[in-house]
Amino acid sequence: MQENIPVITIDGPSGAGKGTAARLVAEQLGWQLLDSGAIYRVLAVATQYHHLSVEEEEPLIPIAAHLDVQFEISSDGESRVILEGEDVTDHIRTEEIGAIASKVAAFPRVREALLRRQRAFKVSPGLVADGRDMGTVVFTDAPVKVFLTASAEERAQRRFNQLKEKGFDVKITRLLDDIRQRDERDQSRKVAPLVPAEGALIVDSTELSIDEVVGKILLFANEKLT
Ligand SMILES: Nc1ncnc2c1ncn2[C@@H]1O[C@H](COP(=O)(O)OP(=O)(O)O)[C@@H](O)[C@H]1O
Ligand SMILES: Nc1ccn([C@@H]2O[C@H](COP(=O)(O)OP(=O)(O)O)[C@@H](O)[C@H]2O)c(=O)n1
Repeated sequence: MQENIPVITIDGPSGAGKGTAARLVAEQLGWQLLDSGAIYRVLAVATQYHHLSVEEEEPLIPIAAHLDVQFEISSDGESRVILEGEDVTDHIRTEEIGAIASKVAAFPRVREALLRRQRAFKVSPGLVADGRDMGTVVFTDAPVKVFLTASAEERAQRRFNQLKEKGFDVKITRLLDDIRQRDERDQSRKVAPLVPAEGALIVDSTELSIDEVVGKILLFANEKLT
């Protein structure tokens, strides 16, 4: 029964460390992982492939509903994202794509078209899902909900380090502006705005290490699941 499979949701703003924490928690528990932001990012790339404007909802709906995306693990153990047969793993991580993703994500019917695809990740023995609305919309009955945040400055610095490491040429002031704009758009949209789910554990990671964040989530999960 899919209903009995436990889910840990980790929502929060860009650069809070959701993806990193979700991956480590999933590894520790041996559970499935859903990076829901990657789906929105892939959709953003698909709009570019198909030369679609992101100002209009209607033409985006069939693209979202039939998104030809695969999440694969390559022979060296790295996870790869394949869109329409092309490897877009690095391309989806740019801030440009993040900004387009947050625009397409503001359309209610686009979100609706992606719901079933996200819920299909819920498989035994459990799922760790990260994004913006995992606890508030997609997995409302999840027994463990976390809202992970950090100051905008700290998040911009983390994103700067991360993108530099990947070889992207980026400016920290630009990243901070992008993060603030994306926060504003994600928090103020009418559908599935970024807010903590009821009963969520709020973790401010500004002054916490990755291990400390993971420790807090596992402790909370242990309390809730036993
Ligand atoms: N608590 C932390 N302290 C320092 N760096 C962190 C912390 N959590 C995550 N990071 C780093 O910040 C970057 C962004 O983390 P990520 O998990 O991609 O954030 P999100 O999924 O919330 O956008 C990554 O390079 C990650 O290694
Ligand atoms: N569950 C989700 C996940 C992402 N998104 C959107 O997709 C964008 C990119 O998500 P992401 O999780 O990859 O972004 P980062 O937190 O990694 O910067 C966000 O800014 C949101 O607008 C969403 O609306 N709902």
